[in-house]
This record gives sequence, C-alpha cells and structure tokens, in this order.
Amino acid sequence: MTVSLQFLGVTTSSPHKDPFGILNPSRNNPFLSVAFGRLQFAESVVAPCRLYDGGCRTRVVDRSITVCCKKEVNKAVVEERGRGSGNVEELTCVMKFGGSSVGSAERMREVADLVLGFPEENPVIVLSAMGKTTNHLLLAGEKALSCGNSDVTKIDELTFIKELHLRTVQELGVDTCVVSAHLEELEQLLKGIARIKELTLRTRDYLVSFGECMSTRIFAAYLNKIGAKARQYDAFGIGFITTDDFTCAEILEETYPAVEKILHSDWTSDPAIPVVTGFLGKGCKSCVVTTLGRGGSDLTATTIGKALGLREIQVWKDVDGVLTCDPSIHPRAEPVPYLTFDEAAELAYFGAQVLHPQSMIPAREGEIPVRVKNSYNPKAPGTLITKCRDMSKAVLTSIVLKQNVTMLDIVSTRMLGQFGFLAKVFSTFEDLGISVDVVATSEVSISLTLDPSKFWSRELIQQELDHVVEELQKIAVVNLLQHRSIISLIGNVQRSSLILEKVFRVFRTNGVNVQMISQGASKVNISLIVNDNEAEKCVKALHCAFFESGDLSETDPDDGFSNGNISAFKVRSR
Ligand SMILES: Nc1ncnc2c1ncn2[C@@H]1O[C@H](COP(=O)(O)OP(=O)(O)O)[C@@H](O)[C@H]1O
Ligand SMILES: N[C@@H](CC(=O)OP(=O)(O)O)C(=O)O
Repeated sequence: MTVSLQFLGVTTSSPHKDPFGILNPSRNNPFLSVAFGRLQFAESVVAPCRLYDGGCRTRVVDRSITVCCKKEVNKAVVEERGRGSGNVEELTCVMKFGGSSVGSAERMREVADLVLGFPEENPVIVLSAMGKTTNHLLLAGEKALSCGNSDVTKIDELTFIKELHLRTVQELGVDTCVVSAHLEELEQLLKGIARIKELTLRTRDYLVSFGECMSTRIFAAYLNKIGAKARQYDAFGIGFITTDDFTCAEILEETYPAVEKILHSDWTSDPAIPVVTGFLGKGCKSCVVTTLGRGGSDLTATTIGKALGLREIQVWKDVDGVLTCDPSIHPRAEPVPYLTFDEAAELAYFGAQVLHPQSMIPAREGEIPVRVKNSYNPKAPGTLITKCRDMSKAVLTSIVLKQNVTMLDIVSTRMLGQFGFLAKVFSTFEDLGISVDVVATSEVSISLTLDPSKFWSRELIQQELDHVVEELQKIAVVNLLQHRSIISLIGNVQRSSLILEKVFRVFRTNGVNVQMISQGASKVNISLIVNDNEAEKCVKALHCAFFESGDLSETDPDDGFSNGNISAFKVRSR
C-alpha cells in the first residue's frame, strides 16, 4: 500500500511497506513521524504527529493530524486539521513579531516553533525587519548621500545587512534567491542616492521597505521548508492603501475590505499561512511604497485583525508585556496584566516605545483583544488589552517618559476677557502643521508642549520653532522652553487626588518642581512637565513609591486601593 502524507501542503509520498509505523526521513526534507495503530478501510483517527527538521533533526512541533483510510483510493491519507481538506477553518488570529524577535536564523527557527506550537490557531503572521535592519538601512542611505557611487559597496551598514540576510538564509537552509534580487536592488538604490545626492522622504520609505520585504520572504520560505505551507505578502500589494505622507503615512479606510478580500480568498482557495510585511503601505496617489512610522508593524497587525474580524491580535516582543515603566530607565519594571485600549493608546502616544501610537485604533474599532507577549518567554502571561477592565481597584498602571520636549508659555497681550485667544493660538499650530501634546490654560495664558516628532519621524527643527514663536508673538508674549520631559501617569484618574498627593510628596522629597500639569478628559492620564535632567530620577522615584514598597508606600491588599494586580497602594502618614 502507498501512504500519501500531506502536512500543510508538503507531500511526502513513501511507498512504505508498513503504513502504520514510523516514517523514515527523506534527506534534506522535513519529515513526519506518525505513530498510530492499524486502521480499517474508511476509518479515520486523530493521531499525534511530530514534524522534524530534516537537516538538524530537532523536533519542530507536535501536532494533531487526522488520518483516514480511504477504500476507494486504497490509500492512507493524512491531513492536518483543516488544511488540505475541502473543509477549511477560518483564520483565527494575528501574530506579529518585531525586529527583536526575528533578528537571526536561530530566532526565526524559534518563532516558527512558537507559531506552529499553537495547533488550534490559524494565524496571519506579520513581521518587522530583522533586528536593527531599519536603522541600518536609514544610516546606509545617509552615508550614500555623502559618498561616491563606487564607495557605496564599502558602507558598513550595507555589508552588515547583506551578511545578516545571506547568513540567515544559509543557516535556515532556504534558497538564497529569496533575498538575492532584493540585496542587488538595494545596492543599486544606494548607488542611485550616491549619484544624485538626494534622499527624499519618498526614497527613504522605499529604502527601508527592503527590511520587511526580505524578513518575510525568508520566514515564509523557512516555514515551507519545514512543511508548514506559507505564503508571503507585501502589504503594499494586498491593499494597504495609505495617505502619501511618506515616513508617517496613515492607513485609509479602503484598506480593510481590500485586505480582507485577498487574504480571505487566498486562504479559502488554497490554505497557506499568510506572512505579511509589517510597517509598509502604498500611497493612494503616488502608488509607491509608504511607511507607517517607526514601529508601524504593530499597526499593520491590528489593521489585519480588524479587516478579517479575527479573535485576537498577538504582538510578540522581547519583554514580558507592557511594563510599569521603561525597563531601560528602571530595571524593576513589572508586567501590567490588563490594560484598556484607552490606557494602551495613551501610554503609546506619550512615549512607551512598546506599542505604535496608532496601533490601538483598529483594535478598539473592531473590539479585538490585543495580547502583548514575550517571544523569548512565551509562558509569561503578557498583557491583555481590551475595551474595558475592572478599574475598581486600579490606581496607577504605568509611568511613561517622553524626553526632549519643547514647551511654550503663551500669555495674551490683551489681558482678561479676550475671546478667541485660544482659537487664534491653535489655528497657528494648525497652519504650521505642528501637533500639540499637553495643554494647560487660563483665560489669558496657555502652556503647552509640542510633539517633538510626528510619530517619531520628523524632528522639530530650530527654524520651525522660530517660525512658531514669530507667528504667536503677533498676539501674545511667548516664552520658549526646551529640554523638558513629560512624565505621564497612566491609570485611574478617578483617583487623581490620591495619585497626585503621592506624586507631589515624591517630587518634594527629590527637590523637583513641576512646571506644568494636565489631567486630560480621557480619565486615564495625568501629565507632568519637568526638566529633562531631572526626569529619569523622577520616574525611578515614582516607580518605587507606587509599585514597590518604598519610602512612601506600603503593601496592604485589603485597603481597596490596589494598583491593579501589581501592588497595593496606601499612603503612610508621616
Ligand atoms: N512601558 C514599557 N513596557 C514594555 N516595554 C517598554 C516600555 N517602555 C519602553 N519599552 C521598550 O520597548 C521595547 C519593545 O518594543 P520594540 O523594540 O518596538 O519591540 P519590537 O521590535 O519587538 O516590536 C522593549 O524592549 C523595552 O525596552
Ligand atoms: N522595522 C520598522 C517597523 C517596526 O514595526 O519595527 P519593530 O516591530 O521592530 O518595532 C521599524 O524599525 O520601525
């Protein structure tokens, strides 16, 4: 009897004498070991199955397969759940892996293991560029600007990118051709930049797109190699339509039906794990590659989640979820188990690098839970972000720092009773295309901070600042204050008195003066402005006070003021 094994599209046919034993590996191919008992014709069983990597013989994944013995074809047919059969299951979730998760061949193997380790899921995979490739591409572009055509090949970052991708392809045992054409084109592009000595935002986007285009091709090829049928997609080729704001493009509404149509119809007609480039789109007018701002793959993931109406969006990072503060500022940061979309959005907007500032919008609109997990520690529960959560015991969730912020004090020259003053000030910012972060007002004065970068890409330059001041001086006295930091306290602002009491004690103890304070209508954020050089000290001290049993707090789980699931909150009278 001939046994035909079909596993995720890879067929290993073997004229095996004993169809119900352990199958032999075929050289250089992934193989299955299937153990089950003797079957009667027309019977089927679910059998445990192990998929191995043919080269190094490491176990890749355990899965369940359905084995049926069909009388009419006189064959034992093995099918993985849903795939390869007429009865296709729906796609279930998005799994997004950032650069920190897919920085090497070893990491790609581990991520493949991780993905296939959830046999109950039919995921859409979204990948960022490998490791720090985006930074290297941007640096290579800058260097190309100032070097001659023939010197392009000597740019260290280009060499690094080539070596990383070729080494990865080689170590994973996939064909070099999956990246060779891209590497060649990348070099030609850098030579073009060197020749014309121009690097526009449009070219910059095209340049960085090579990172995601290559990582997804490598990963999809590797999945196919190990027998998990996968299909690579460039986001700009499947309907990610954006504005033409290069380096910080916004996703347009027509993206959702277009993406749904392509991914869904491909999946139903020929199921294969979709592997989609994060971060990239296609400009609606220009029809060329755009990017969604640094960290934009998170947004790609949530957009796909909403487009397909999936059950869950998983964002896999190199930390155990969203933490109580940036771990590089304070190593004792702890994972936050639950967040609302609003909290996560504020946290991201006010500078927590862990999530893209806009990524919560599609998830919130589609009401799709987002889970932030650690690809280096998959067993850690991570952070679950949902529409609402029990806030009755929550006080402070996370402390976020945004540094190098510019602050403006604007005082009306007309003094009291001047209507239209605020409107004039804000229309000036609108005309100049500058976003405002934090605002505090009285009738005749406004203090505000300017967003230092629109989604981390465009630094405000001195010339622009001078222009803002010049315009505002037509109606007010303006004081420009640079090198400030915004410390944002994300949590239950219903308890603002309690939070602020503690905050001001911490600041007083540390001799820090708060220069501006704002409690937004969002009810999840209080922002405080301090000098840049005092900011990290403040974050550490606040973290100790709120999340550790420090000088100003003690843990008492029964006091009704627990800090979520992290630690209790009680101000000790001094
Ligand atoms: N509040 C926070 N919670 C978790 N991580 C944070 C926070 N603030 C800053 N980070 C940083 O964000 C990093 C993860 O985000 P990022 O580098 O964009 O991951 P990826 O490349 O995997 O998408 C962490 O390594 C951590 O250093
Ligand atoms: N590669 C892009 C997009 C991205 O989302 O990356 P990451 O997921 O590694 O933050 C960047 O570095 O900005």
